Amino acid sequence: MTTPKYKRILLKLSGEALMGTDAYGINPKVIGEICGEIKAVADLGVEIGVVIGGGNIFRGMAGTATGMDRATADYMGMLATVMNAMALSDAMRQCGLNARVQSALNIEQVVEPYIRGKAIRYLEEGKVVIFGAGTGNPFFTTDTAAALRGSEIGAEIVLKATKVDGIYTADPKKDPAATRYDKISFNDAISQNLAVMDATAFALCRDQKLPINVFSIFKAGALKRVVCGEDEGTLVYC
Ligand SMILES: Nc1ncnc2c1ncn2[C@@H]1O[C@H](COP(=O)(O)OP(=O)(O)OP(=O)(O)O)[C@@H](O)[C@H]1O
Ligand SMILES: O=c1ccn([C@@H]2O[C@H](COP(=O)(O)O)[C@@H](O)[C@H]2O)c(=O)[nH]1
Repeated sequence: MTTPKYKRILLKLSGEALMGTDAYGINPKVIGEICGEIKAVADLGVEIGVVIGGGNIFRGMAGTATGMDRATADYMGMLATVMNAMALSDAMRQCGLNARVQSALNIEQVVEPYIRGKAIRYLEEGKVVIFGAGTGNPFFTTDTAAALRGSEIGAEIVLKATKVDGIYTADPKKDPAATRYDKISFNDAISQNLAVMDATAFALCRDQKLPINVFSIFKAGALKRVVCGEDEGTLVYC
């Protein structure tokens, strides 16, 4: 039997990854496959909190490009993450996982509000908890929400599941000569402005001594390999 290295994790799922090859929104096949990857880890007895992004639906910075007020655009971005959280929860139900959505913004007819103690109880009961609406504050990102919720629930690691297979010397989508780090310290990631994750998220995890592993959500079995302590993606350490 495979032994997990971590008892409790915070998984940051890319919103954009949910699009698959579509131009926008949520691709049902892709979200189903992602749930399969998560179930493989839940079946090991690992407690899983999830923060989901919103880039497949709305990004605050894109709104401001058209002249929209930044805070208004950011609230729209947070609402987009709630839609993704609801879609993910339903896809989890369809693959046999028991999930709960908690939102940092109060929309109680739709999803539960974020209550830390209740989230921890759900985790102890073996339920996956999906944290929607990011931090609940404009001018932040869901990466920072992952660092925050990961710290709050006592996760042992933040796993950033994204479209690239780790952290590179430069954005690999723009610079084909970029090379991947197996591991990198928080201080180096911050000082080199590596834009795979925002500096606020890196700094919070560093201060809380909460490691991060960045890996590709499109690589089959990668999530399970990271959880089992195998060499996958890039580890960010103190
Ligand atoms: N040094 C780097 N190493 C790896 N990726 C990088 C780097 N610099 C920039 N990137 C880009 O960062 C992206 C991941 O971060 P981004 O915030 O865009 O996505 P996400 O958090 O996965 O998605 P979403 O915001 O939709 O939830 C990668 O797809 C990659 O193109
Ligand atoms: O704490 C938060 C989290 C997110 N936002 C806004 O939502 C979008 C989508 O989140 P991504 O992390 O980019 O996927 C983000 O661009 C912000 O506009 C926020 O304001 N506060």
